[in-house]
Amino acid sequence: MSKHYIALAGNPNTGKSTLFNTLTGLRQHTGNWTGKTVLKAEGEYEHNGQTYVIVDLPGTYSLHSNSADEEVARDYILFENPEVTVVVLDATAMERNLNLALQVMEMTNKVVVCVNLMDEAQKKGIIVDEKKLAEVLGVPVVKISARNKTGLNKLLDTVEQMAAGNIPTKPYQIVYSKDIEEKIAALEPEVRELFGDAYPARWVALRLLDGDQSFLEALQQHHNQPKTKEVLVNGVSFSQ
Ligand SMILES: Nc1nc2c(ncn2[C@@H]2O[C@H](COP(=O)(O)OP(=O)(O)OP(=O)(O)O)[C@@H](O)[C@H]2O)c(=O)[nH]1
Ligand SMILES: [Mg+2]
Repeated sequence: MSKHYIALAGNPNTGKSTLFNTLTGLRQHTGNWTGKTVLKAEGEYEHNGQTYVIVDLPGTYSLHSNSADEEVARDYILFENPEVTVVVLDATAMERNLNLALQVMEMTNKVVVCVNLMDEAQKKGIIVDEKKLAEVLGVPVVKISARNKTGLNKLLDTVEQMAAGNIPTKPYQIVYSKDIEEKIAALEPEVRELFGDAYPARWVALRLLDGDQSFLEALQQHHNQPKTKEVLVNGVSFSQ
């Protein structure tokens, strides 16, 4: 039976590794990401008779090119295309944490938002309305406490259903200023023509507008098919 590939993303200190360790136990191994001195933890768990390979991505505040950690997390979501990306949030710092969730939701529609540290939130009198949040975000939201092992079954059921393609999502998309939206609208078709559906066109267009050179290099490297035709997008050449 084939395995399912799942990624754990989130800000630092949101309990990703606690969740990862709880799910995988001893079925995990660590090493470095290729070409980086960033720790890679990968493991497996079973749920309802299926095997899931889960990757504990480095904790980051964004997915641009500010650090090796961010590049690793970004490249995994973009190039390895996991069947589900679980974004782990700290229930006691939702506003800050949602920022990364929105960034992931610009890159993929296969997102489950996992609100962790619910035990801590309860102590502080913080209430998280997961139904409302799921409605607004357009992706499933599951509340857990990784430390107390509550909500895990619901999380794994949701991951299972999403991997099976049974949960249609409509991730909330940030709308930028008119200026930027016009530029995105001009670039997006070119990106789509060049890459098809291989990468999220709107997100790539945004990176091109950012002038994110490090990302463009990663994209060029990843997209290393035999060069038959050179195409210029925003001054950067790609083979087609
Ligand atoms: N109260 C409470 N604490 C938790 C929970 N989950 C994790 N923690 C604690 O939060 C701290 C950070 O947990 P980690 O699992 O290391 O967080 P992380 O997201 O892997 O952090 P980075 O690897 O730095 O990104 C640890 O002290 C955990 O014990 C939870 O559900 N409730
Ligand atoms: Mg960790």
